[in-house]
Amino acid sequence: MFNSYLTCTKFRFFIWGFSSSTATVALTLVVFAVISGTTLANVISDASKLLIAANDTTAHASCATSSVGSAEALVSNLFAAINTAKCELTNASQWPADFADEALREGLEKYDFVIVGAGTAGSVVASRLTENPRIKVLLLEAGEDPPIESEIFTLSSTLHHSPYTWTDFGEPNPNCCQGMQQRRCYWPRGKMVGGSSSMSGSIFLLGNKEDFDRWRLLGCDKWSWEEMKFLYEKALKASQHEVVDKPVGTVVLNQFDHLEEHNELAQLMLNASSELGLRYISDLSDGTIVGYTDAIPANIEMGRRMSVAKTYLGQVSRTRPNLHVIKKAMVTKILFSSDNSRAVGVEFILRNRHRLKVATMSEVLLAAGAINSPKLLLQSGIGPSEHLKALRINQIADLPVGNNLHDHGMLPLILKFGREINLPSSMAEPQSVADYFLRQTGPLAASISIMGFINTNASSSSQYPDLHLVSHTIVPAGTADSFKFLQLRDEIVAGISRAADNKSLLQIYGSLLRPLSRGKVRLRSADPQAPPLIYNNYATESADQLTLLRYVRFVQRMCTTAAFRNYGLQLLHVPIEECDRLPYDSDDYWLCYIKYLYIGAWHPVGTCRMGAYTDSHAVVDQRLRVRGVNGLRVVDASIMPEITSGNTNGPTTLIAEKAAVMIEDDWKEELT
Ligand SMILES: Cc1cc2nc3c(=O)[nH]c(=O)nc-3n(C[C@H](O)[C@H](O)[C@H](O)COP(=O)(O)OP(=O)(O)OC[C@H]3O[C@@H](n4cnc5c(N)ncnc54)[C@H](O)[C@@H]3O)c2cc1C
Repeated sequence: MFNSYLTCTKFRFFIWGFSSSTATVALTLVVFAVISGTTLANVISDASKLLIAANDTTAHASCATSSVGSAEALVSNLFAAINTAKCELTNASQWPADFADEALREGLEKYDFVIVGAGTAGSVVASRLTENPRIKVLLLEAGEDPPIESEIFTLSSTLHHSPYTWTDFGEPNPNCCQGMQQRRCYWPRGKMVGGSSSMSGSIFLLGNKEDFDRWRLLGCDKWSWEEMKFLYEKALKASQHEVVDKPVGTVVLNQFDHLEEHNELAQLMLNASSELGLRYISDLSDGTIVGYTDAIPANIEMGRRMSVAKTYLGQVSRTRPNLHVIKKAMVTKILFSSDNSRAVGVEFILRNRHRLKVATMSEVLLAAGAINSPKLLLQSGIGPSEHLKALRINQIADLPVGNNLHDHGMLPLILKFGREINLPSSMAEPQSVADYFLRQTGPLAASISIMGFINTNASSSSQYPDLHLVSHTIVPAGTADSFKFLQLRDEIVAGISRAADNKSLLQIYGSLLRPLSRGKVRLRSADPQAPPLIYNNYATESADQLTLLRYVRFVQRMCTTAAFRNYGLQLLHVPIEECDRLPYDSDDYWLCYIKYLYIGAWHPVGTCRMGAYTDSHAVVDQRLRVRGVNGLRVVDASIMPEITSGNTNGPTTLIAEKAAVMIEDDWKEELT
């Protein structure tokens, strides 16, 4: 999920069909503004100025009447410097070389391990396994290297609905996403090296100590908090003690740069939360988090994304002859031995044209993410027998693949300002662009990220929060139309605009940290190219609805603090016809609101659930081996039995770290 400026306001940046049309350019600039929490009005005006200049052919004619050359040279140098810096950002050498041409020319040898998906998990596992030069790995990725908008992380929202995204929509469900276009939830994931972490908000959290205690109670006793913390420290340590002759994968963590202008909003939120008795969190990695903070660790360096794909994989792959990476390689099937007992390789389509097979001597490792890993298992005959039978897919194993789909989800609440607040300068200003490319500073390199972890259950003083408050971004007066980026239906956006009454708005999103509602992933058809069926059940369990109700009441309590009253902040009544038949502010009203506006947080997990041998809901065992077959593991976010308390990229990185250790351990004798 995007957070704050970027991460949490994600739903506002959808750019459908990012084209070069005038309207789209203007829209894009508006999106930049929303991402950064900057002044939409300023950006719209910047956008119109730029567009007028671009369309005005006389602009060039009215250039300086004469020059002896030095001024022209300076301007040309500036353009050249910016252009060089831009190219440097997308320098191919930061990503693995593509082995595809060689594979087509000479065919593929056998590998010890074939990994499907070069997202977060695939990058980490490939990197760790190939630290041992005797282990030969092939990494297959459906996408290509990330484009420049992924590098400039404040622009990554513009990757939505592009070829770099798997753009899937959930099946209609009358109980959720009713306020969205076509009444369907949106399920994007990254389709490029780095996977979803190449388009994410870059927030890197560990989760709560109790998350892993719960995993233990579910029979996963090898997955304790202590173990996760150990892996986390191992990952960080690598960066602090770089070994020059043997580079190691590592997690780069920095806080987002804040602009001076961000401080007023940060202070407002921190003051209000403090009035409600919430402490300031200075260390989000200590495993017990209740409170509010603007100190958020992210995979960022100097305004650039430093995904684990870049640091673990990109930085080492070109020095490792035992690691081959093939891009634009869409894996369509896992291949099994003649008695169906062992995975022996995979089939894939290269560059949409060439159908290839590759064999593995040890294992196939699935790291295609929580939607595509179960999809691939189902396509290959591992899944619920009735579903496979209906699609006439030869069954290899009857397992609950695709069940247990869950996500944090997000409920936007909109508040109206009684008076104006400071807004950061625009990303679209030429000065901002120059600052970013020449010095990696300014609005394009900075972002405000504020988050709160609260325990909405008043009867409990536990440090185990049940709600994550994210986003906290301002929608300046007159720009409520930008809520279209939430993919809300037109009449709802128009209603927000009317209710805003030309005042600036503050939006806050609440995410369930421990949702109980579960959906599932299934196949639409036996054709591997067909998009999956995603049955989302956001907040259909009444316990989830009650937590969200308590979140609404919490934000209402925030409105009573001196900090909020000072800005005249009040909840906006969003007109929704069905809900407005109920008394406003009653519990029933808010339950109706939840049905319309509780939407995805893009943190899918759980679809290849890990569990004990006795757990009939488990797809993989504690060593991540798919039950009932040999030579096959799932090593990504799908294995989480329950989602962790916070953004999921950090835990997925650590799952992959642990997977690599277990795989090496299991093959120690054969591979030494
Ligand atoms: C827009 C967005 C914002 C997010 N923001 C944050 C955030 O700020 N912080 C955070 O912690 N988490 C965030 N997340 C979630 C986080 O990115 C994921 O939890 C994490 O990336 C999951 O890692 P993974 O390896 O399981 O899957 P992914 O990273 O999605 O990787 C899967 C990879 O497999 C490839 N693949 C899929 N199918 C095939 C196939 N058949 N053949 C070959 N390759 C295939 C995909 O192209 C992709 O590269 C965000 C997610 C999204 C979508």
